[in-house]
Amino acid sequence: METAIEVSDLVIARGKRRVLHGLSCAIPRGSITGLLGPSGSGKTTLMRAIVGVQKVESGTVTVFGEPAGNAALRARVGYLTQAPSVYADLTVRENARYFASLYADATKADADDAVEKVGLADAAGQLVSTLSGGQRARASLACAILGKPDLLILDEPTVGQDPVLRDELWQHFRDLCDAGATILVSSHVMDEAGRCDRLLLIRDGGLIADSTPDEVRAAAGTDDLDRAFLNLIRAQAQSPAEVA
Ligand SMILES: Nc1ncnc2c1ncn2[C@@H]1O[C@H](COP(=O)(O)OP(=O)(O)OP(=O)(O)O)[C@@H](O)[C@H]1O
Repeated sequence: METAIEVSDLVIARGKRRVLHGLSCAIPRGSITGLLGPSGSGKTTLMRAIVGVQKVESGTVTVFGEPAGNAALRARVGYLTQAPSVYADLTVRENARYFASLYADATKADADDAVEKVGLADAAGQLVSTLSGGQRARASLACAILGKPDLLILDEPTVGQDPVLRDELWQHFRDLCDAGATILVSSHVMDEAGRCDRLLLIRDGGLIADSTPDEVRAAAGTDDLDRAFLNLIRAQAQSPAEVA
């Protein structure tokens, strides 16, 4: 399968601390890859490096054959940050239309369509400052997807959403992927991990699994992904060299 993202020997320090320690992985095109790991393990840092907004100490990150952050990639990569990044003094619709105006190919209709896709059609005319936390996160998601990016980097996109909305959002991610997009999504929710094509599990800035959900279950000897990750993390903590 064609590779969308190639990460090679990536070393990153944040503040005085080294956060990623020579991490390497390849993310296939047209797939949903889940990025999992304990809080503080380096998921956001890796995503920032892929988007090209993170200072890198050594190693390389290539996206669609270009160095991460290259100007040629800007319209092709959508990034949903963990903290919603929309304007509080604009309505949901105004935010989406403003972000659409920054893309050469995105129209007002694309903006309105994205607002509907994230389940905010009824709140489209509402100021972002008056939205609930979950609604605000979805407004931010609408702005990340409206440019129909080839690569979507989603940092915990379903936090604060109810189960019905989470299911709808995941169906939408799958539709985007079926239409050719590559998606990298971080999550702490294991039923979401089971909906990914591949999983990357990082702990303390190193990769401890890079495989399919079924392979992760088989390697850990349990059908329960929650338990599987705990098993892998504990096995790695006991004998770091033996877990790939
Ligand atoms: N701006 C910063 N300055 C210094 N250290 C930072 C900064 N941002 C993050 N870190 C540290 O880098 C490490 C990795 O953080 P990162 O945000 O990548 O983790 P994460 O896996 O995304 O966590 P979470 O699941 O809680 O979002 C953590 O130890 C964090 O404290």
